[in-house]
Amino acid sequence: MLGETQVVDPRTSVKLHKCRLLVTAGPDTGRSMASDKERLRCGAHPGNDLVLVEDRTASRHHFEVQYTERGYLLVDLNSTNGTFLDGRRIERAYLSPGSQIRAGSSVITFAPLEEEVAVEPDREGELCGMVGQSVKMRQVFGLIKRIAPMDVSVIIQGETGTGKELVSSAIHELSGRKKGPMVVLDCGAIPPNLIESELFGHEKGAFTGAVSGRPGAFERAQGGTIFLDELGELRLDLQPKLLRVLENREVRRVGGNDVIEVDVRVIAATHRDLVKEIAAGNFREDLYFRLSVINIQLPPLRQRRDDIPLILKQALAEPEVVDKHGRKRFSAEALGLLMAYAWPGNVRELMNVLSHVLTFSEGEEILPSHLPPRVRGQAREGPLPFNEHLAFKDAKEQLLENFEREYVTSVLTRCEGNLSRAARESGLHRKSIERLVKKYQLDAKGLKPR
Ligand SMILES: Nc1ncnc2c1ncn2[C@@H]1O[C@H](COP(=O)(O)OP(=O)(O)OP(=O)(O)O)[C@@H](O)[C@H]1O
Repeated sequence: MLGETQVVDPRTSVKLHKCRLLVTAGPDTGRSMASDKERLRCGAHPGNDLVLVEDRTASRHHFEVQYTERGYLLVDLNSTNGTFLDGRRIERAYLSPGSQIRAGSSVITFAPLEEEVAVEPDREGELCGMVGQSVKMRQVFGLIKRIAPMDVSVIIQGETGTGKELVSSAIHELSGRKKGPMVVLDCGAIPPNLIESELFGHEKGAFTGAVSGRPGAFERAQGGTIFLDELGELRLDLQPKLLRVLENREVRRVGGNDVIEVDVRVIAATHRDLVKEIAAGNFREDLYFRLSVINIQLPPLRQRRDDIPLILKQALAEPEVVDKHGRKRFSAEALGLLMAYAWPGNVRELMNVLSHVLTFSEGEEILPSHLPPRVRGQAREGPLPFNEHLAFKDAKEQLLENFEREYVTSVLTRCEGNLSRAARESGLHRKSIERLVKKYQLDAKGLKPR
């Protein structure tokens, strides 16, 4: 089990919080198990982590031990004869090292174990479609390989376009769940009134428009992984509902009564600093703790500029690119400009610039003149285009309007008309972007990078 949030930093290590359950009295004496899972179940059923094979008085699912922000929690699973901690019957109670748990006629001793594992930067500069030679990226690759097989929740934090979705697919691919589905849900892109039914599903007639029942993302991810993109956008009132699903591993569809058990690994991503969001009262600390057993920080592209030539080289070598555009290479000058640019939209922006360049360059060599003006550093050149014949106030208003229109058009084009992404990249509130789109009657959906 992994403890406090682990932030990736080169030459770092992750603390693995394991615990051991050892049967010290009763017919199963001597059986034990140690694991780093977030919850361990014990009972007579063979599906438990610790199986009480011989104990006829133990229930099928007797108790479980959960790792929580306050320590290890012992939870009785509605057992017939009850769960006892150090002699007292409990429903939920915190364990201490050496605690004695009684289930049926067995006594089980609890022992927490801590293990510190060094995560070395990976040697390879490539993982599941991601490339990166920088220490920061190789450190991320090393961590992904280490934690993918463990069934723990992960939070991926990084600016827009840094590859959060790619990291989550890599974790899924390298995990024991790779044969199961991977379901992606963008919490920032779904209208607030639909998010609950998208997550948990709904029954027919649950709300106007629910003409038939539909499973939610958790049900669809059964046996696999759910990727909750832009988790920081999840409404505060829905956060306890998500927490309940994570704790109980069951969902109830909107408008439904049945409880559906779900076996899903959760990976969440956000561009926000959730610790700050917690301090500001926008994000629940208990949900953050439950999800951020491992916290992967993806560095922005400007902090790993050395990866730029590598990413471009890989993209140019893609068979579809070679088929369509032939062999291409960047001139040293063009590459220099690309490496100097700030990349607010990170790798996604780099990919968009590449498709722009492939459309506009004819020969084999890509020159600075083929790059978009902002990358060439010319975006702010030239005098301000104001109308000197207008009164100051009107000239200023017109200039501002021109700026607003051009800015929003440009950011929406870069973000392929996606309002949430444009809001993130520009630092504007989504509502402000919507207001500007309306004011200038822009066709957001029709805006695509040329
Ligand atoms: N290390 C990398 N190597 C190669 N391509 C990458 C890398 N990181 C990201 N990309 C590419 O950049 C684009 C954006 O990646 P991705 O969608 O995973 O980012 P994201 O952080 O999830 O974005 P957003 O915050 O907007 O949801 C994709 O086209 C992806 O293939």
